Amino acid sequence: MESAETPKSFLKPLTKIMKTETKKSKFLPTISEDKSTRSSTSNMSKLSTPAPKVHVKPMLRPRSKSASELQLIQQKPLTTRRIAALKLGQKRPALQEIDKGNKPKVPKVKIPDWDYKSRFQELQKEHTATLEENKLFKTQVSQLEEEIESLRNAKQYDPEKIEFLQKSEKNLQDSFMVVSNEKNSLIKEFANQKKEYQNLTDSYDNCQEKYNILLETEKNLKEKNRNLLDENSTLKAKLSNQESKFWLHTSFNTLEELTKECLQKISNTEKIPQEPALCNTLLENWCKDLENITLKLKRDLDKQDDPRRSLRNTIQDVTGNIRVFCRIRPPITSEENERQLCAMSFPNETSLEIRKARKSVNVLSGKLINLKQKFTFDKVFPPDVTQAEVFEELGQLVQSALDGYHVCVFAYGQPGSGKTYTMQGSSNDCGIIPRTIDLIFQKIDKLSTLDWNYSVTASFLELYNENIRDLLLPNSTHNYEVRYNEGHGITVTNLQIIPITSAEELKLLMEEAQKNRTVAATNSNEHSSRSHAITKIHLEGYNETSKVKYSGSIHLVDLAGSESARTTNAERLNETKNINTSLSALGNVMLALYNKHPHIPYRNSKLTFLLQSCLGGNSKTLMFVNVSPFEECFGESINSLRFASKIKEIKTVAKKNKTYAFQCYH
Ligand SMILES: Nc1ncnc2c1ncn2[C@@H]1O[C@H](COP(=O)(O)OP(=O)(O)OP(=O)(O)O)[C@@H](O)[C@H]1O
Repeated sequence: MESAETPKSFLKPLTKIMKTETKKSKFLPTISEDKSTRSSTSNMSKLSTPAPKVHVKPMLRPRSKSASELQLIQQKPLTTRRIAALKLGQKRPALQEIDKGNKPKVPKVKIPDWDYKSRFQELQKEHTATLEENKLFKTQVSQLEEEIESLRNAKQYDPEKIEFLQKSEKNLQDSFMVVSNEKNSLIKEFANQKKEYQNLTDSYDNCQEKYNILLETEKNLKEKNRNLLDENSTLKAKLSNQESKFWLHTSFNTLEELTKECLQKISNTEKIPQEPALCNTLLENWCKDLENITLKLKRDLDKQDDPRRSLRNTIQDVTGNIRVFCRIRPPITSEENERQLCAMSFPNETSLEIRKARKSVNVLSGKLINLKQKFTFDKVFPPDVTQAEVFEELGQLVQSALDGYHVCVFAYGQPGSGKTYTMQGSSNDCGIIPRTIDLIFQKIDKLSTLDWNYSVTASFLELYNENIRDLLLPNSTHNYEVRYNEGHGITVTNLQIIPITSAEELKLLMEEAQKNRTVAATNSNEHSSRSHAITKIHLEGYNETSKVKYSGSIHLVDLAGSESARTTNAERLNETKNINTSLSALGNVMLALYNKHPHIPYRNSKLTFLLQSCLGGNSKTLMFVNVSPFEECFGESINSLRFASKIKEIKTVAKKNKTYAFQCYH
């Protein structure tokens, strides 16, 4: 009988589960305590055993109600929300509570005992209802099983999770402690830093104050230096005045003595013996006396000469062995109306203020700007200064070369800024090189009266695309290499060194060399020099009386114009690159001298290698920075002026190349 067995097999595991799960979880629904369920269970056990008398009537009603209750619950799906609610301990509604108060009141129909048919039908109905009820129970039980399973899972997961969370909490607490300790130490450190910052700010303010005082002192010292330089020039003028007076005084004394002697001799004329032989002897003695007097005078002058020379060179050492002169060229007639000029002013003879004529717009602020920039040099020559005025300042350097120093004069600037004009000059107004040649020979002439004998040699070369050319042998195929020879300094292999005896001879050679120089038209100059031209005049002096020997030289350098590669036309690009490379090497040498670097990179280019002996160290250098007056050259002009300003700061102390052939001054 399947209908009688089904509730039994179904109820057994259900009761078992309900017993265990009730113990396990307080969240479980109270189904095990459900009276109706209990009654139905007992009902079913009753149904499974055949009984002659079955009193099902009082039990049938609640059973059918319990089934409908369960149906109602069954209709509600077991959602995660419900599971969550169960987990939170919310009581699941008890089955008997659902329709509390709504129980339909079925009227009781009494079946007489003898009506077996009706009673059987009633029992059948009851059985069908029980089957129905079983089905519902089964479904609910599977749901409850699911529920229990999920709760069991939740139970299994929770302790681990809680343990994990507890551990995490512990870790977090530890980290929190570490962080709060760190925070405390950071707060302390911050307070210390703040104090330190305050101290630093205070000392910065002090330094700033001191710096301002130093600036003021520097300004005053510069002013004093300028005044001293002026005083120095006045003293120099006085010195040369005194020198001439000394000469005059000496000559006057000698003449006075001679006159006295002559007068004495004239008054003694009667005593002059009549015999020619005796007369000759007397005259010879007179001549000897005169010669002795002259010798004595020369020695006196020589004694004065050496301190005078060293005094002159000391004055130059004090004013700096690298000096920078700035020269602004005027616009030539053809340029006057075509090219806009920069605004320049010359507050004094050592400074220049320059700005653009037109205001320009600052890209960042959008404001119109036109700041004037001020530069200070050893001398500034405005456009109207003549070649003669420029050369006046060079006389001392020529004297230094004759006194055994290496002297270098070079002109630096962009193409068309007036370098060649300054160095060579024009046919009707000659520049530094021809004037130097004239002065050298004038001085040699003067010095010969003091027994100085000078030998002069000259060489002319150009450095074009890093290759050396002899400007007196332009078509030569010789290989010209720069060498350093101990005792001779820097030399160039195969270069012609011409002995010179007169200024005219040297000037002719200079003109020839100038003709052979590589020139080309550039954007800035129609006859632009595309090479560095170096004229070297070597001077060897020897004093017969003192046996002193001096060996000096003058390098006169007309540099190729520095030009930005952007503004150069394509065919001249390689030339421009080489020019710029050697000029930047020159800049680096000057910078290394400026920074007193232990290694001066003379060998980085042929130009600096060639000029090694006259840049820094044992030399006196004069740099001309030539500046174009035009607005379109403003950027390049500022670059040149900045470069020259740096060079102005370099201070070196030169040594003269003096040797004694014999012991002098007996
Ligand atoms: N002080 C000056 N007075 C009159 N004219 C000058 C002066 N300086 C330069 N000039 C003229 O300006 C022009 C350019 O000068 P110069 O050739 O000397 O420039 P540069 O710097 O040697 O150029 P590059 O580097 O291209 O050889 C020439 O015509 C020159 O005569």
